[in-house]
Amino acid sequence: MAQIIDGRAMARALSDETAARVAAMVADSGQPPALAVVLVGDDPASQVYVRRKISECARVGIRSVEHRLPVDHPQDALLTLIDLLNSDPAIHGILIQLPLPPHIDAALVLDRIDPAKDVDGFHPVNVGRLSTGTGGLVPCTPLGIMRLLDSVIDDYRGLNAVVIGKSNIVGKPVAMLLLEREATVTVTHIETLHLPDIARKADIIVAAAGAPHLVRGYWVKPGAIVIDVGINRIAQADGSSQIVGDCATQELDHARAVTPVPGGVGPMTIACLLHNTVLAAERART
Ligand SMILES: Nc1nc2c(c(=O)[nH]1)N[C@@H](CN(C=O)c1ccc(C(=O)N[C@@H](CCC(=O)O)C(=O)O)cc1)CN2
Repeated sequence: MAQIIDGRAMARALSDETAARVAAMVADSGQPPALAVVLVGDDPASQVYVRRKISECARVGIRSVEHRLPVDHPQDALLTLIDLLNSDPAIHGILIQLPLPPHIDAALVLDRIDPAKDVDGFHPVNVGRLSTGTGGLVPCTPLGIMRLLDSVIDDYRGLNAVVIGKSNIVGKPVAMLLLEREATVTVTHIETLHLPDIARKADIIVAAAGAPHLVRGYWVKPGAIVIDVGINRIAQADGSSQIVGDCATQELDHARAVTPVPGGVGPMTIACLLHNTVLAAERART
C-alpha cells in the first residue's frame, strides 16, 4: 500500500512555523507582514482560493489588504494599482490571482510587480534567480511540492524525476528545484510521445498536466513517488462536481508514496504563500 503524503498536515505545520516568525516580527517592530491580494473578475475557483488565502493570513497574523476589481477593470488601472503597492513600504507582498481576464496581458502585469514583493515568484527576475540558483522568491506550488518530496526523500542524487506539464507556475519551476537537488529531470507534456514509457522510468513523477486521471497505474514503476498537482472539477450526474487529480490514485498501490487530491499539493500552495510573504517582509527589514 502506498504511503499517502498528508499535505493538509504538512501545510498546518508550515503555517505554525510561519505564525511563530510573524509573532517574532511583531515583537521586534510592532508591525506584522502585509500581503496585498488582487482579484480581477469573478472566477468562482479564484474567489475560493482568494478567500482561503485571506483567512489563512489572518490565522498566522499576516495583515492582508484585498483589492477585488470588476471583470472589465482596465489594464492601465491595474498597472497603476501595482505601482502604488510597489511604493507602499507597509506592503511586503503582492499577489495577483490568476487567471486574469483575457483583455489583460498577464505577463505585462506580473512584470510590473517589484521582484522583492513578488511572493508568487513569477517575475522574470525571480524566474532567473531560480534558474541560476541565486535566491529570490520561489513560486508557491513548486516550493510546496519540494517540501512534500523532502518528507520522503533524503537524497535526490541518482533519482530520475519526470515532470508532466510545462507551465510557468508549476512544471518549469519544479524542474529547476529538482535539478538543484541533483535529480536527473525530464520535462514532458501532454504532446510528448511515448509518455507512459518515459514516466515508467521515473523514481519521482510530478503530474501537473491538468488532465484528469492521465497517469495510470501502468505508467508508474513499483516504489516510485507520485506528486499529483492536478485539480480537475468533474461534473456529476446530480449537478454537483467532484475534484480529481491528474493521477488514477486508486491504481497506485504499488507506488512508494502519493499525494492525494484534494489534501495534497493544494494546501501547501497557500502555506508557502504565507511563508514567502514573511520572507519578503524579513528581507525588507534587513
Ligand atoms: N497568483 C496565483 N494564482 C494561481 C496560483 C498561484 O499559486 N498563484 N495557483 C492556482 C490556484 N491556487 C492558488 O492560487 C490554489 C489552487 C488549489 C488550492 C487548494 O487548496 N486546493 C484544494 C482542493 C480544491 C478546492 O477545495 O477547491 C486541495 O488540493 O486540497 C489552493 C490554491 C492558480 N492560480
